[in-house]
Amino acid sequence: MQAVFRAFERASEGTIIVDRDARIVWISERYARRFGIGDPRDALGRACEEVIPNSRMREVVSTGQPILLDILDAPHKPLVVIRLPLKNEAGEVVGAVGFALFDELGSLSPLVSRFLAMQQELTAARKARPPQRQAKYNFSNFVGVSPATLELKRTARRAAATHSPVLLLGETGTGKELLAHAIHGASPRAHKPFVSLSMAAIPENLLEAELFGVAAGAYTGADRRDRQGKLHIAQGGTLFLDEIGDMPQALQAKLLRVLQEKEFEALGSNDVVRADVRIIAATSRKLSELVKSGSFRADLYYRLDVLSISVPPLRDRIEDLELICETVLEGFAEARPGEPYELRPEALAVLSRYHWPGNIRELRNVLERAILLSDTPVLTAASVQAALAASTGSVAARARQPEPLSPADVPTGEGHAVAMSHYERGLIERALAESPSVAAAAKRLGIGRATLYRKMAAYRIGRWEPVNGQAGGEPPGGAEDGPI
Ligand SMILES: Nc1ncnc2c1ncn2[C@@H]1O[C@H](COP(=O)(O)OP(=O)(O)OP(=O)(O)O)[C@@H](O)[C@H]1O
Repeated sequence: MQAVFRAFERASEGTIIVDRDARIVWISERYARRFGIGDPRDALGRACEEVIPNSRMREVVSTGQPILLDILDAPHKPLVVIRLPLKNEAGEVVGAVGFALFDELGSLSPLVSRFLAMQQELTAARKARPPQRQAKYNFSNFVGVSPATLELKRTARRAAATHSPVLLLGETGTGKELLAHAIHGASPRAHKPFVSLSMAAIPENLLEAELFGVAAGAYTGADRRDRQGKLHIAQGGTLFLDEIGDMPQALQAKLLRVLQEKEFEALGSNDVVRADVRIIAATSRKLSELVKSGSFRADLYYRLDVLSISVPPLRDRIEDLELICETVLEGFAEARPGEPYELRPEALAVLSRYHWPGNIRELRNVLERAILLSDTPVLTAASVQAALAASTGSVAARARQPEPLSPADVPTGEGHAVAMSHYERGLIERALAESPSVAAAAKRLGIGRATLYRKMAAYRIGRWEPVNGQAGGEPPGGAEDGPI
């Protein structure tokens, strides 16, 4: 056996032996030098990846399976390597041995040069690829099992298969944008761009340029180069127009032309561009009423209304609540190590009784706040009640002016947890108002600074920290941050 090993060792470009924990127990001098280690003894006892960054010896000891032929990306040039498990008489893996067989790779040069060429092509292709504007969500992200949700998904899937415009109607936070992504992703245009533009998010005077683009030198101060509009970027794909009810009248006429004639012109250009774009529009406003009041063109409304889909509010599909909560909490848990979050049945019951004016967006915020407010990963009725009380969409929150500080001022009909959260919020706001810094407020309240920041985020209390007497930074992990 030893003779076989020696023969292999002599013929190879380098040898390494690891124990069952993938720690180096022996390495040939030549091999150690290749990885920048002058004295092989310096490598002993170290994890194999510390010395050989791309080593797969750990895989061999953990699976007990050999890797008979592989290319190792080593410094200067790749090596052809062979890795074998070492077993004791009982058949247990006690370590592994690796031989670097070729370094000139002469006999394998066609294979290796193909490998290297492919690797270079892949890197170049990755670099050259423009950032893709693909749909971020699919139908499986639209969680829910209620009859209303199942029917909604059926209708949306049918819509995905057609080329007609789609109009998504529903209260804020019901998932219209998510659904637009899913429709695009299930449509024949799925491999083309998905581009969104919200009428409410862009100032009116910039919307036209955003949508249709600007020709070079169109007006003083315009770029010397063309600036592509969203319609152009979405060519071949889908353009999602959010809050379409807020679209200015002048733009409505131009959008109608896109839908009817399938063409448009960039600002300051006479060139007519063909628009091969599917429009999905959404609004949380009552479009038919906007038509009646004259602020939305009737002809555009009828063009968009070919396939209209009403997304029901959460309160009308409350059977979905448990599943949505689970999904949201799983998403939050992924972002941080530790135990998974648990929603107690009584907490779910509290959430089921709420009317959710902000729908699933509000539900996400409430769950996030409940996590911030509780010291354990278990969400109880009290923690969700407290989070609900702080919810901007909640009745309790709207009734919160001014902040009560005396127990006598706290509304009694709201239950202990809600009353306590009113009280706590007031206490924190007063301490902050009367302290020179958050740290001082925390001290005054007798709680840690991190705890105070957590509670400020949960109650959405902003605070400018004085730095050298000037306004400084916002608290870390503020309420506008993503999931904690
Ligand atoms: N059925 C669902 N399952 C899981 N998450 C959902 C569902 N519906 C909505 N969401 C989540 O709720 C949030 C709000 O959804 P979205 O932005 O799609 O709503 P919207 O109706 O477009 O709101 P707005 O009218 O205010 O623009 C997002 O984080 C989305 O991922």
